[in-house]
Amino acid sequence: MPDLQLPAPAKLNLFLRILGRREDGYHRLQTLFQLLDFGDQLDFELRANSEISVDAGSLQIPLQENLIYRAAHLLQQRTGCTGGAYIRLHKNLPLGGGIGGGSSDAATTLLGLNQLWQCHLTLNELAQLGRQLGADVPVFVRGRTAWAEGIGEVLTPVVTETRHYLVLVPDCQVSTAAVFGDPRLTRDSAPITLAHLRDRWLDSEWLEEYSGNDCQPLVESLYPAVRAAKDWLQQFARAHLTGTGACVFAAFDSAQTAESILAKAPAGWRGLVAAGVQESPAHRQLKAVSKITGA
Ligand SMILES: C[C@@](CO)(OP(=O)(O)O)[C@H](O)COP(=O)(O)OP(=O)(O)OC[C@H]1O[C@@H](n2ccc(N)nc2=O)[C@H](O)[C@@H]1O
Ligand SMILES: Nc1ncnc2c1ncn2[C@@H]1O[C@H](COP(=O)(O)OP(=O)(O)O)[C@@H](O)[C@H]1O
Repeated sequence: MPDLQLPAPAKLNLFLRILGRREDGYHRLQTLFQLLDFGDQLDFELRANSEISVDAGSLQIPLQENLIYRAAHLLQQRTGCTGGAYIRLHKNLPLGGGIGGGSSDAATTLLGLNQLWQCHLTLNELAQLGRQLGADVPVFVRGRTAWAEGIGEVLTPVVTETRHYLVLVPDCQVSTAAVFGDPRLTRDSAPITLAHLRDRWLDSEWLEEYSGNDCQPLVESLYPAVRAAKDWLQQFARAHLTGTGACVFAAFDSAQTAESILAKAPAGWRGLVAAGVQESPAHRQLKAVSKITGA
């Protein structure tokens, strides 16, 4: 029996605007991270020594490159903690899908080991640590559906309408670095503001107006499978790319509607249905076993 079991939820980028590029090559974004109630699962077991080992199941990644291992190692280095752990990954999320599987695994590792090793880092400190592993890690550490700026790490929690998302998983992996490095990417969207939305639900009407993903035209032109998935889903509802892809999604009022459309997808296509949530399932689970420290 593991000492701790935690989910690592997926995210969608309900929209993604690219405002420009920084000198270090990173892009300035405005995006809305919607957390989902579906994801990977991580089991943690404490070790008597300081060794970190990861059983990544079918995921074929060298240990030193696995974001789970890297997160655990970083936490050890940052805190001087001498604890060790055996971590088992149950992978449900597709790789290179733009739904943040690797980043969420890293965040769940930081949250879980901070608890098990009793490091007592605050969420702010863990988010800063997570930023070293990837621009998407902080939102999973903070664990709230959020409006994001900067390179994706300046986060403001927002409340979204509860929707059920049908996410299609095209049969290709998209490299985030390759998309952001492509000279054809559009990088000049005008900034928008969330100020007028304070104290209001971020409703579908608002999202319709601002939805869209600046990576979508480029990714569709590079990956015909992404375009095919988007065109098919578009018959039923407005469909968008999440992150740099490859997944595309559309929102529905009920899980049954989303499931019934998924059932009509062409043979061999993969997809999933998940509900949007305001709080990360990892945080909910962690709160059930202890109190998360910090703001
Ligand atoms: C685009 C987004 C949107 O949510 O999602 P994904 O499609 O990867 O899920 C993210 O910002 C991705 O975050 P993440 O996958 O953690 O990125 P990182 O590992 O930090 O960076 C991968 C590469 O993407 C580029 N990158 C990433 C984020 C950003 N704001 N500007 C960039 O230019 C950098 O060239 C970097 O080398
Ligand atoms: N634990 C992990 N889970 C998934 N991908 C990982 C993990 N550790 C490292 N990676 C690497 O990160 C890459 C992108 O990860 P992933 O989070 O699945 O994509 P995206 O950011 O597009 O959602 C993968 O192709 C893989 O090489």
